[in-house]
Amino acid sequence: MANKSNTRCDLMLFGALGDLAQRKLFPALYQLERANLLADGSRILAIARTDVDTDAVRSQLREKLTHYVKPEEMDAELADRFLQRVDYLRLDFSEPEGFGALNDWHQQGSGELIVYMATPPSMYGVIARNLRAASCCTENTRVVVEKPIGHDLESSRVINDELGEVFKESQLFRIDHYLGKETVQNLIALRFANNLFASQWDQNHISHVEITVAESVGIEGRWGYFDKAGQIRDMIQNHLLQLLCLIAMDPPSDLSADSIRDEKVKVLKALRRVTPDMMESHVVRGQYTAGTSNGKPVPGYLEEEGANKGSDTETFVALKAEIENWRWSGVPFYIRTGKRLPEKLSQIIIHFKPAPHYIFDPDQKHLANNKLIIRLQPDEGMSLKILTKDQGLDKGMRLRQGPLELTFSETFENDRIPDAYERLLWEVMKGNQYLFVRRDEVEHAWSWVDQVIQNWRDSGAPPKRYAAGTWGPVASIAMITRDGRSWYEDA
Ligand SMILES: NC(=O)C1=CN([C@@H]2O[C@H](COP(=O)(O)OP(=O)(O)OC[C@H]3O[C@@H](n4cnc5c(N)ncnc54)[C@H](OP(=O)(O)O)[C@@H]3O)[C@@H](O)[C@H]2O)C=CC1
Ligand SMILES: O=C1O[C@H](COP(=O)(O)O)[C@@H](O)[C@H](O)[C@H]1O
Repeated sequence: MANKSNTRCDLMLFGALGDLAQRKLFPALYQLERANLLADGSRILAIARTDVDTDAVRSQLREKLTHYVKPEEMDAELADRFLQRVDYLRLDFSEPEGFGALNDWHQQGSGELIVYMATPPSMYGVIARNLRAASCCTENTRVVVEKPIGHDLESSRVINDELGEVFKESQLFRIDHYLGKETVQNLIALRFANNLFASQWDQNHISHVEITVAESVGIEGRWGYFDKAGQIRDMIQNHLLQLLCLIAMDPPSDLSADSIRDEKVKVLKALRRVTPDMMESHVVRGQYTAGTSNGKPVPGYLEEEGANKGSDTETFVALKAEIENWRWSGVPFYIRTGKRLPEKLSQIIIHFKPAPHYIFDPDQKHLANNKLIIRLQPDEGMSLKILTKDQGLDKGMRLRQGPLELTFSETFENDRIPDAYERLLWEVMKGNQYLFVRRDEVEHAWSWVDQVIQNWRDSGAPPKRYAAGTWGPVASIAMITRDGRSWYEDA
């Protein structure tokens, strides 16, 4: 493939020995190398506080790449070429005097500077100030920061203010890695490139929407981080609300970053606030106990490594969200996400309303809703459930439901689906912000989530327990059943 990037980049990666960098960022950068998208002369400065040298870091990275890159995509020679771009600098991010070395490194190259903060968010402001003091940045420097930005609205404002003192909004690339998933971007193509759906996308035609992001994994050694966050901050405040926005937003006038973000913000502003009296009917909070995962016994949340036995942090949330505008009035969005559920599955189901006048067998009326199932992961694709006549002389006009199916791996079998971080890093290199989250989006999302958390706190109710390997507390099933509906299960 031709080298499509003319832009030489100097990437400073803070937190380079951390979990995210090793598991996601370096493998993604390796894939950009493999796709010939890293311009000659582009360099990576891995920065962390462990006392090791560049050779040791390169060999550690080689090992990690072998682990995290699929064997058929791993090429030892290519990995060596990629690792030649990597230097290591030992630095405590809170010590300004060390930042001069960063400037020296950057002066030796000629690439556009990208700063990636794969660190706890509490470090973002410190790093930004130290970079400024060492004159490392210009107004062309791009800065990537990870989610979650803060712990609540107030702390996110502090972090955003600190970043804003040093960088302009146009320099900031706030990651929500779900926006980098091909299938998530496909929501934009599905909705705005197919007029067939555009004309059906409102409360006149849709009865309700389901969004499920289920994980089979537990806490994976991240107890220290996760216990302070919980599933609502870790997943709902960012990934799930972003998915909701992409489904619910009005058509943007173009694909520019601000056109899309403006529409998403309107959705966040229109979300109905969850008041204390709505908690019982609209929110379920759960925590897993011991159970099974992939047929093997697994411990409960409170027995995980490093656990505080008294924690009432939630590992599951189900919510009924309502959007107060003309398009979505009366259309609930049921969303659920949890750890240690039976499988890894992210999907969105659009339930269409039945035809206004039903003329078929009354016993089959329950079938008469078309459904669009959008599978984000795994088995990426879409399935539109439509009704047809059951075939055969003896069947009369009996109906049956069948799929119009698009499975990406079958229909477009030669396409490789890139990991979200490959796409996001590539967009940062091109300076395109449309897959990144603007400050006001983050703040509106926090504002909505904060009132749910405050209601939890005020009620003092502990999370409902569910056994690992099940679909969450029974209360989450009751929540949707009360509305005469059920979570979608593919038969
Ligand atoms: N891991 C994941 O899957 C995801 C992570 N994120 C976000 O990405 C960011 C990084 O997460 P993750 O990689 O898991 O975190 P880790 O704790 O694994 O990594 C953070 C890194 O930053 C380093 N660090 C922290 N403080 C300093 C300091 N003062 N000076 C020098 N180095 C420092 C740590 O060094 P040391 O090891 O020496 O402490 C560590 O290498 C977080 O904001 C997280 O919320 C977002 C989505 C998913
Ligand atoms: O941001 C996060 O996302 C992962 C789930 O991401 P996925 O791409 O594997 O669906 C989640 O496990 C993690 O807790 C959270 O911080």
